Amino acid sequence: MDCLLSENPGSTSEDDRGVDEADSSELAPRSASDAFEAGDAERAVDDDFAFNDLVYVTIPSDPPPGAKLADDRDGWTQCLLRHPALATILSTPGFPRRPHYPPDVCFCIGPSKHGLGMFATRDLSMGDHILTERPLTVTPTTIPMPKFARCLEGLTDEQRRQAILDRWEKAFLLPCFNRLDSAAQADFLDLANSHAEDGSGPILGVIRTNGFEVAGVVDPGPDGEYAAVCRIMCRINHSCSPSADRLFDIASFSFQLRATRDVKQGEEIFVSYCNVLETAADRQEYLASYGIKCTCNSCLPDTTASDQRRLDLRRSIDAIDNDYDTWLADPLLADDYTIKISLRWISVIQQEALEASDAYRHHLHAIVKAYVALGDAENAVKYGRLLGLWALGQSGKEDMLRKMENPGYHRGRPDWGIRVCAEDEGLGEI
Ligand SMILES: C[S@@+](CC[C@H](N)C(=O)[O-])C[C@H]1O[C@@H](n2cnc3c(N)ncnc32)[C@H](O)[C@@H]1O
Repeated sequence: MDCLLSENPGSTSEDDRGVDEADSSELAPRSASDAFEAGDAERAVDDDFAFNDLVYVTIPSDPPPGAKLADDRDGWTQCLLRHPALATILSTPGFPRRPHYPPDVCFCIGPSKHGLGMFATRDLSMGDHILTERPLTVTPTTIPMPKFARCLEGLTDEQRRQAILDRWEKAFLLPCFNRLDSAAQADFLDLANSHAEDGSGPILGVIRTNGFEVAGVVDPGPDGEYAAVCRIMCRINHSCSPSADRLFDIASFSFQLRATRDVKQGEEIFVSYCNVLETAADRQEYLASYGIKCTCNSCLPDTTASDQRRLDLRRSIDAIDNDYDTWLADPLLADDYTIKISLRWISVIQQEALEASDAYRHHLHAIVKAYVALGDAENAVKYGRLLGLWALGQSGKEDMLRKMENPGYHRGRPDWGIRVCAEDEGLGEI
């Protein structure tokens, strides 16, 4: 999914620089399993915690004694966090806010081509709010244990990898998992696990299969990201032409799922676990680490045409500003010069079902900007509305949509009518 757990031995050895030799010789194991059995290893856990500044915390707050997660609509999340991420959460304006829920239940979870999946139970429109959910757990995506890494000198790469995975599972993830009540633990372990055979423990396996990025909750440095596991949202399968997107709101500590294009009743709802504008081969390479061999339309051979469209789409974004400036500077170019270019790209986006991608936003914006320059409020509102719905799907906020639906907003922009003015001065008739 969005985030991939990596043991990151590079960063552990780099972090080791501050560890004195006595630590490493005391803790040096004779085999991988020794690392867990030796009493010294227990002390290393404390050292690791101190060094890495990791804390177990329930967000937004500890539930009352005996409270069951399943009985509470808002729920709470068991987190393993470093202090910078925790500080970000606690200082977010509005935190802790109640999650904002959709008006109705418009999906069900059921059998799909890829195990379980999510299906629309009514027609959905772009921007529709499908689900809000607080995660069961939030944990770091990389394994930070510099002192422990010192214990592993002399082991083979495979032994070292296995020792690190075991240690992360038992000493770090298990205490977080144990803070869930028994029904929530069962729900967690019931999620898909495509890492059951690769040495990951059961908790790590579920996180690696299901964990997705918690936008905005991050520590400084390259390995500062976190992975969230949700009971329902993790049932959504991947497509390279997705129909929904997740967004994370720190203040309510919840994910929202929104439709990124229209979806028919009964259709499966997909999100993308990878960058959809990459080529099929690059996407497949990325998805392989999640045990996925994608068979969506754009991944089925021959992928040449789809790859080329996606590559051209990426490039088209870079050309937008230049095309606009050229058009403004050249009154001989047709009024709809940039509009036609972006409409062509939008038909490519629709052909590839990439409405969730950034390319859609860029081209909708280019069209609105051109209509504003032409002083055409009706069309600025028409395409602005789509742009507002796109933003709603990505942010859960309606402010952009409200602005774009208001002709007065477009008329009040400094670039309103600037292309018309050029024509009024006679330049358009040259
Ligand atoms: C987050 S889970 C999605 C829900 C899962 N299908 C279930 O039954 O719980 C991710 C797993 O679903 C499967 N999966 C998701 N999307 C897929 C796809 N496009 N093609 C093949 N398998 C997919 C893979 O087994 C993957 O490891």
